[in-house]
Amino acid sequence: MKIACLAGDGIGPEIMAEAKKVLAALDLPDIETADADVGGAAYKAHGHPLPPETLALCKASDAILFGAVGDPSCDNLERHLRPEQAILGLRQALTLFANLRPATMFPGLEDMSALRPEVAREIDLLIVRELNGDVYFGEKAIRTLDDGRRQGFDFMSYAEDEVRRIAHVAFRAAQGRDKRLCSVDKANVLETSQLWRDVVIETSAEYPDVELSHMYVDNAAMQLVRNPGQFDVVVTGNLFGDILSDQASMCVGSIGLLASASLGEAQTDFGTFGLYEPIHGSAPDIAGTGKANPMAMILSLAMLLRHSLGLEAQAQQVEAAVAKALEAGVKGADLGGGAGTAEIGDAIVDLL
Ligand SMILES: NC(=O)c1ccc[n+]([C@@H]2O[C@H](COP(=O)([O-])OP(=O)(O)OC[C@H]3O[C@@H](n4cnc5c(N)ncnc54)[C@H](O)[C@@H]3O)[C@@H](O)[C@H]2O)c1
Ligand SMILES: CC(C)[C@H](C(=O)O)[C@@H](O)C(=O)O
Ligand SMILES: [Mg+2]
Repeated sequence: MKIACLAGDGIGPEIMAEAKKVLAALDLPDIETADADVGGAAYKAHGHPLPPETLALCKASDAILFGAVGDPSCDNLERHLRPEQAILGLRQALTLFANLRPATMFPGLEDMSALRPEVAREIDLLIVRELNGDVYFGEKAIRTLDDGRRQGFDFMSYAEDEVRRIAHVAFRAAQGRDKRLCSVDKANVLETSQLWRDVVIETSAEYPDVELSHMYVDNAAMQLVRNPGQFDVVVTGNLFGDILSDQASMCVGSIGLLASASLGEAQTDFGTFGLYEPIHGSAPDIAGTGKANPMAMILSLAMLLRHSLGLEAQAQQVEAAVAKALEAGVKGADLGGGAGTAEIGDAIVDLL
């Protein structure tokens, strides 16, 4: 089995190195890794953030481990050449429409949550974020109107089949958890959201065992900090899911802890092809300082083992080692500790 490793920019290569240490420590037979350039690093080396050879490697692999992309020195490039287009391009080219972003409180981290410890302790939720549609992929431009004013626009849309397939993923995820699904939208204002809500309700007929509720996104943002324990699975669109998942990360202590899986429908013999990445970005403000927390990247590797390689036991082993490291006080600066990137990776390897 082949894992494509795309480290990317900023802290991407630093956290990827730690995930690779963990993978090596598992000593799995018949696993091969292959590296490729992506993001700003790929633009500088090949003139494109997602070079054809990188995409070809991803297509020829069983799973992709992805660090992060984003480089401030590329901010003035035309949009299609910017580093972020690489991750958007991969999600679209590989039809990775289902983005799973779990947020669970690790024991002993309650004091680092942005919430009161007794509130934070209740967090065990999964955000199912749609990843192939919404305002992200509609027509967009800055144009000049007849009267000379510049106008920016981004077309927001969802087709019913796009909503239906993510709703199925979310209902099935809820069936495997606490059987509660909250669909988050802005149906009081947006037609896109009205269709979303209608289709989620239609789909719910196939899942009578799952309790479905609906919430407007502004209320959901508030409820996430007021009483996050009320959520089991949250399903939402691309933009709302992006924002709510960063918010959820601070509820459990740090963005350096949240992993994600981006899945499609293509089945392999081993499981489901997917891309696995932390929810955070390239963190240019701390790149090169050795302060990045590699836990989100390592937990993304655990999700890869689970979803793409079917190695549930090894996935749990990695997750348990991360939890034990935290319990033992191995914490990066993001969690108020003094452990550096490599020190955290080494501690997790030792605990494995
Ligand atoms: N999937 C991705 O590759 C991805 C995701 C988000 C942002 N980005 C890109 O990353 C760049 C920076 O974006 P941003 O600053 O808005 O978001 P960011 O997530 O990179 O950083 C936000 C803040 O969190 C901190 N942080 C992030 N990850 C951390 C970690 N593992 N350990 C400790 N601290 C961590 C950073 O230091 C920063 O202060 C931009 O170019 C953005 O577009 C890429
Ligand atoms: C870098 C950006 C395109 C990306 C997104 O908005 O999806 C990021 O914020 C994420 O959460 O993965
Ligand atoms: Mg984001």
